[in-house]
Amino acid sequence: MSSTEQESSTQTMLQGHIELHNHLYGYLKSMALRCAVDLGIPTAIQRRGGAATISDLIADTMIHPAKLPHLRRLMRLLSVSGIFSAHEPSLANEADDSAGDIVYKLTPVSRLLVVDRDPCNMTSLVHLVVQPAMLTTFFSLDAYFRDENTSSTGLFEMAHGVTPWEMTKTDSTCNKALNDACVADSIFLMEIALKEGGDIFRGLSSLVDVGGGHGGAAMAIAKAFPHIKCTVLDLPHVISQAPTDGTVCFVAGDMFENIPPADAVLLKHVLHCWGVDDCIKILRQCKKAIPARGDGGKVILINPVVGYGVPQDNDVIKETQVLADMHIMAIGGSEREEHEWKYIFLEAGFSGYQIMPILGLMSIIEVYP
Ligand SMILES: C[S@@+](CC[C@H](N)C(=O)[O-])C[C@H]1O[C@@H](n2cnc3c(N)ncnc32)[C@H](O)[C@@H]1O
Repeated sequence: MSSTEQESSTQTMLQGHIELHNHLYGYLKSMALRCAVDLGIPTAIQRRGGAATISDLIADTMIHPAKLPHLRRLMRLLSVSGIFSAHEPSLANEADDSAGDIVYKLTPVSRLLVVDRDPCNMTSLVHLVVQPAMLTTFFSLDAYFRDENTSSTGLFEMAHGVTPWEMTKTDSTCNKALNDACVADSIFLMEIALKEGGDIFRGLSSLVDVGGGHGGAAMAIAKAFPHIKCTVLDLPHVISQAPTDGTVCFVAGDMFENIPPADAVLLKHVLHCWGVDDCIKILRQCKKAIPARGDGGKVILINPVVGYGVPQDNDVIKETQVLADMHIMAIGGSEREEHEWKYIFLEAGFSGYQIMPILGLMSIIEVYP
């Protein structure tokens, strides 16, 4: 294949990948809309004269202050979806405390969702918005925003009482569905990662894929670099169902307790499922498993870096990025910008890192001990 053909096929895949994810996470749009209505956000903005910052909304609604970062995500999603409009702060605000805060305004959509004090006001369509949530088995997102105790918990745990990983332990259908989905994602993404950034695996003689599920990523690396001894670490109920074709070695364990030694640790789509403190704990275990920087040791992350990669001026891309962020918030983690990753790496004792965008929202980050 010529380099132009190769480039255009990556572009086509990128477009497809982004649009598919936009559909996949589409359910979050109606959940977020219902949540904004239940929290009374359109009405709060109207009462502020049609413009409000996140701090204003925290003050005017029953949202717990600890939920401020989550409210930012919600408003970001609702703004790229056209429910509100987001405006950079004006210079006139610089003297007060809200300087630097984005100002949210009503749009023709959210104007229809303002409830005024007159119960007979027929211009509000707020009751229409109740419907999508009645048809889903999911709980009301607004309760999450009001409850301080769910700050370190994902929406999934709040709805089901267990984390996704605890649920896969007891529910074999869920375990199989998640493991199969991870293998499908790994086959797709590793083909691109190896094409765009395969050099990062050169020079390694061993690698451990931590939280590697059924080994989709490790098998792709072993195929491209047969001399690398690849090991997959995952929880016992995942490893017990893993295929055993001998290409990679499967080890049952807990990444918070011990990681088998190797030249490099791979973490694909793992750390964004966890909060900052847990990421630091996992990375400290990774550091113990690899040689020093001078001896070639490194951790390789494959996951989104918000604001990196694809040009940010396309509406579908922007929407998919915030939808992906909300999706991960539901699991209990978060998509992160570069400065958030940097903080985690330095806190975990690493000395540096390098980011390489590979496809759409996805990047490879090499982290050096
Ligand atoms: C989102 S999946 C990613 C799987 C794979 N890396 C991929 O990209 O397809 C997260 C994986 O982390 C595993 N996991 C969760 N907690 C773990 C723990 N404490 N120790 C090891 N693996 C864990 C899960 O079982 C799951 O396979």
